[in-house]
Amino acid sequence: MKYVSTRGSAPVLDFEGVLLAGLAEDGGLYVPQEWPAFSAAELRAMRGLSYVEIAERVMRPFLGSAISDADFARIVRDSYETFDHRAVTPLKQLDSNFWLLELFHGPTLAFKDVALQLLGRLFDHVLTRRGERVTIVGATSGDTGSAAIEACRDRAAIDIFILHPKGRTSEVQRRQMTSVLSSNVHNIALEGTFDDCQDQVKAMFNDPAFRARQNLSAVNSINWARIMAQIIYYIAAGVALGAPDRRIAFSVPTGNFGNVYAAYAAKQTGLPVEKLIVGSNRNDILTRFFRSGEMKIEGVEPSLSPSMDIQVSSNFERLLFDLLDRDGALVADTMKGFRAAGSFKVGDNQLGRASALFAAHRIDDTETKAVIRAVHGETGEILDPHTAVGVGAGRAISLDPDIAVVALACAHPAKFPDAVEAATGIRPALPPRLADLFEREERVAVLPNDLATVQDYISEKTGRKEAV
Ligand SMILES: Cc1ncc(COP(=O)(O)O)c(C=O)c1O
Ligand SMILES: N[C@@H](CCOP(=O)(O)O)C(=O)O
Repeated sequence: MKYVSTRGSAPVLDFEGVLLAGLAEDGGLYVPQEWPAFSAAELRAMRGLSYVEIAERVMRPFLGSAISDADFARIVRDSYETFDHRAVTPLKQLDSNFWLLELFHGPTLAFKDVALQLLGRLFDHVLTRRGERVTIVGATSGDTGSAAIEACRDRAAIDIFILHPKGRTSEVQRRQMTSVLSSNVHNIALEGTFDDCQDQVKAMFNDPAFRARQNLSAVNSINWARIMAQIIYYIAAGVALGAPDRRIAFSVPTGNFGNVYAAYAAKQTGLPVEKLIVGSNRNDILTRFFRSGEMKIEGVEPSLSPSMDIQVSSNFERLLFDLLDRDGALVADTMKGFRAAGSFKVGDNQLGRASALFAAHRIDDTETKAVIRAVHGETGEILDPHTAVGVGAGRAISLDPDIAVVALACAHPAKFPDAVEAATGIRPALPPRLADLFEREERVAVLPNDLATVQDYISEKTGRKEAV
């Protein structure tokens, strides 16, 4: 399996190369040169298999010869043993043909664990064999950070630096990151937004000298391995509900577009998907795009679903690459224009193709609380505010009644107790292993939104400084 950059001018790499590279050298994102394909018979044969068995089968073609079957089987098994639920990502029925796919049973209570538990082990395996050490830099609006830290803490071959927007995550999210005191873990509270954090991370990758000196790697969904691991739960849920012999749609609360892009990737590998519903909060750049064809940045506003307070959705570039018929130079031009002008527009042809698969809907904070309240009243289930955006969008988009709609439950409600309490009057409790979270010591560096300052901080901590 070979991977190409969405901007067309970075080296073509194998799986190990894209795992370690993160962002491509031309600023693009890696995608498979060709999609592996699962036939209807192969999908049917996955029914009844465990999550781990499906994960091994689906990811195998993406790996090429990078990792032996036996090593990969062990890595996958160990990754999902850390989950509290035997099914790893269980389905729960909310209504006659409406389902919740619970993705929050991992160590840090959000869907990020599904990919990052695997990624941490893949890094460890590959780096140990190569005798290398990497510096991971990541941006988080709240959930990627703690999942990445949990996956990488105390690993000898990794230093990890996570940038979060100061004061813009929930307190539980912040403490889950800053209370990890392992010597290889470094939390940075950036004075800015998540988009600023993500810009800093990309700028570090786009600085060749810094990138080489630190041996940078990524844990955000710019890293192809993140997307690969997220494809599994779409296929597992699809076949459990009867795919390919049943019509399925997914409703995905969306920020950086990684999760819904993984659903798109699952479709490219053969899973029949009728519709992908993109749920936005008040930061609705994606909903506006799918209605008009114009991607236009407006100021980001804090919302009840802070992990989705994002304007520039990294993974949209992967979809754009396909919409522009995999013309890397055109993607590079479009992204350059987007950075300079804050907007770009696709033609009717591209919008038509995108709209054939994607629908989008915005749910504001008042609606988010109404969805949490309504679902609790109807079913007794307590949704977190991000999940509520997905459920609300899934209910708002009208589809044929025989299509099973699966809404992704991306976080445990206890990560956002204030929003849940405001909606239901109930303050959800953290699981016992996190019960003392509010008593734990925190360690975090507050830094201005300035690239040189952030780079100096990282160089100081890793000891990999510029030669003078
Ligand atoms: C709980 C939760 N829901 C939804 C999202 C949005 O997912 P994505 O960024 O993959 O679009 C995030 C952040 O990634 C999140 O943490
Ligand atoms: N919502 C995310 C933002 C980063 O997304 P990623 O999927 O690219 O890691 C978060 O919780 O940090």
